[in-house]
Amino acid sequence: MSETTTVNVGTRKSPLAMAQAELVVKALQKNYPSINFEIQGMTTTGDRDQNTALYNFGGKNLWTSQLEDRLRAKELDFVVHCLKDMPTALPDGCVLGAITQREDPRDTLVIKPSLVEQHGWKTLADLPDGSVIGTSSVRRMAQLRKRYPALRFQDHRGNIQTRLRKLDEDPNLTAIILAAAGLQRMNLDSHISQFLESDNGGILWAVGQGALAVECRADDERTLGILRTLEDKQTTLACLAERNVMRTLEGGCSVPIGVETHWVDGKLRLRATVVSVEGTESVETEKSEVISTPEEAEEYGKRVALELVERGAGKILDTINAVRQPPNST
Ligand SMILES: NCc1[nH]cc(CCC(=O)O)c1CC(=O)O
Repeated sequence: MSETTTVNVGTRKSPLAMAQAELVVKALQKNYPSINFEIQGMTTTGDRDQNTALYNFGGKNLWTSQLEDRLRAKELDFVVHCLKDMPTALPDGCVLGAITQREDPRDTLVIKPSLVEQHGWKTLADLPDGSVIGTSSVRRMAQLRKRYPALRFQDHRGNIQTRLRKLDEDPNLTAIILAAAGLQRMNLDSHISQFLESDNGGILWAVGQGALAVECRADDERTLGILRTLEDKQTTLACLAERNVMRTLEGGCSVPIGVETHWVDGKLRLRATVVSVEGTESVETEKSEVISTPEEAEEYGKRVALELVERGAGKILDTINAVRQPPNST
């Protein structure tokens, strides 16, 4: 019998996803030098379908469900995802085996290089009225519309490299919004013009943004044991709280919920906002509490969400959900 065990690692096939899987494998390889980790990249529906509106897919998660099918079929032992792309409810038999240490969770503004050169623009505030921002995220659009009603928006898809190329080539575009984490993991952070946050005229980030999640079968004790060595406690507690804000509001990845979490003096500060698609209505809240366990983190997220509801988030979300088409209805 062979001494080496092979562990099959699944991920999407985009350059970012492959780089992320390699980061996770590299960390595990240190702890488990005799295991042979084999990365298998897979093109998912989300990668293939760049045209259908992202929210028109109903129950099935575009980026994760095909990988989860292969996980449950035991063709894969674990799957590396961006936590941000994972639904708050995992399929039966699948669990989060670990959430690793978070990269910078903020969104960033990337201004077209030729415009930076020409005008010296660096921030959202520098952009003239009518500037066109490329993004397909309703969360980013809604928050930006609220703060900068004179900006305009254009649908913008593709992997990071494609998006940067389209920014260069499309004469209509002034700038795009990308997560800092993806750019940093690909060594493309030199493109960043401004890191966005609620305190600098920017926006709040997406639930789970910047963190990697490793998913495995709930009954696979061996893999769970291996993955436990990857876990970052502060990231995990912050992300569990963020995810329960989302879960309680029953928003998928396509609703305009923004969050920010920071550990300040031993407490977890959680800011959250819900903004209408047009940016005309919004509610927000902020709390700061000592959080020590996953249960406390989830309960905390739930309370923050209920406070948003008390302030009117339910009405904003109902309006958004009412105009959505069910899948395959057209
Ligand atoms: N939906 C695409 C996606 N999913 C996760 C990231 C960024 C990396 C991360 O959050 O870990 C991105 C790209 C982006 O939003 O710019």
